[in-house]
Amino acid sequence: MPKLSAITDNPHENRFNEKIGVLVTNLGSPDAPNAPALRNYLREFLSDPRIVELPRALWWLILHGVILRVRPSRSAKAYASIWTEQGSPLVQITQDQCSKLSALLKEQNYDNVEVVMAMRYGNPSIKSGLEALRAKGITNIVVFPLYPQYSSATTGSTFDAIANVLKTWRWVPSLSFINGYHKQPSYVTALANSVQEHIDKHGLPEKLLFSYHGTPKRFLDNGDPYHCFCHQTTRLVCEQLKLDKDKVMTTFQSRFGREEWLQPYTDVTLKELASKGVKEVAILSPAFSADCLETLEELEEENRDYFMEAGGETYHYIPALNDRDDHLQALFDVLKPYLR
Ligand SMILES: C=CC1=C(C)c2cc3[nH]c(cc4nc(cc5[nH]c(cc1n2)c(C)c5CCC(=O)O)C(CCC(=O)O)=C4C)c(C)c3C=C
Ligand SMILES: [Fe+2]
Ligand SMILES: [Fe+2]
Repeated sequence: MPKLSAITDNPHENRFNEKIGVLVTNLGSPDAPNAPALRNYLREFLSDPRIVELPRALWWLILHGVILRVRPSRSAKAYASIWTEQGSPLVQITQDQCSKLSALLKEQNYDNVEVVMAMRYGNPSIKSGLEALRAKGITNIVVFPLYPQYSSATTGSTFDAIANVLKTWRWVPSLSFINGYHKQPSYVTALANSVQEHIDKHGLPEKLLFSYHGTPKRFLDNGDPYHCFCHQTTRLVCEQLKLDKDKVMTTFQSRFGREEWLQPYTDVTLKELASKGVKEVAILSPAFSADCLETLEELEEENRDYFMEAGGETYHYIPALNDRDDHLQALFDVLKPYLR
């Protein structure tokens, strides 16, 4: 039994209220784009058994003996190329989403709802987010991870982090957990709108790629629904836009390590398309509710170079839904049933 945290600051009658707390979460970023910050962040991230499922002792040796010696400085360079005055794009955009969601809730007369942001890894932590809600006397919490397509590595891991904090609380709150929303019609519409706006501006590309963050293929083989939910997302958007199947591909990016990941790989596909004479692609990444390292650096920069160097001529990245109004409407629609 973990040691239960004590609260002694004020009397119980003042701390109990009717409010609902929404803890909006995303993956998280390092505190700064430098090697020491990356070492801390990657240590936390890559020690998560939902992310790397190897036997713990073996993985500890690889992680501490090799990866945390080599990767932090490499990743720091990549983060430095996307860092802004406000810090990490992912954290800043998630904060903007929270502010807009909070305003939307007030506009719709949900005066009893408080929105707080937390990150699965790094800061602000899940622990600090839950404690902020507890400090407001909230005993009814909705956890809302901004991962549209469920995966054990992301949504499942967020659940673990919540449970790890709450198991140290004496007074455990009422809890709802939103485990995905890829079929939410207004989410599909927001994605379709973002693609349609691109088509209105630049015309229909020769190929439209839906590139999702990958996972080891083993996850799929062991029953993780993520791969299927990604394909379903592509299909729903294409049905809404009446896009010809031949125009569209679903691919997977951001491989890590040596084992096979979900295929087809985005980088390999882009090189193959260019070598087969495809000159123009547009690419979107619906698994990311906010632009982040994996879109701004990997898709906007690295994969663009692969395509162009292999003979491609036009490469467009369609931004994540970020704080678009239709995206906020979709998030509100997902949340609404939990606010009764
Ligand atoms: C090691 C295995 C990894 C798995 C499995 C994985 C799954 C996964 N990740 C996201 C979303 C994001 N990942 C991001 C960065 C990132 N991902 C991994 C590794 C795995 N991800 C690493 C090591 C990193 C850090 C960067 C690096 O060193 O390359 C990010 C970006 C965060 C940011 O700060 O911008 C996101 C978002 C999903 C959706 C997913 C499985 C479905
Ligand atoms: Fe990742
Ligand atoms: Fe990456």
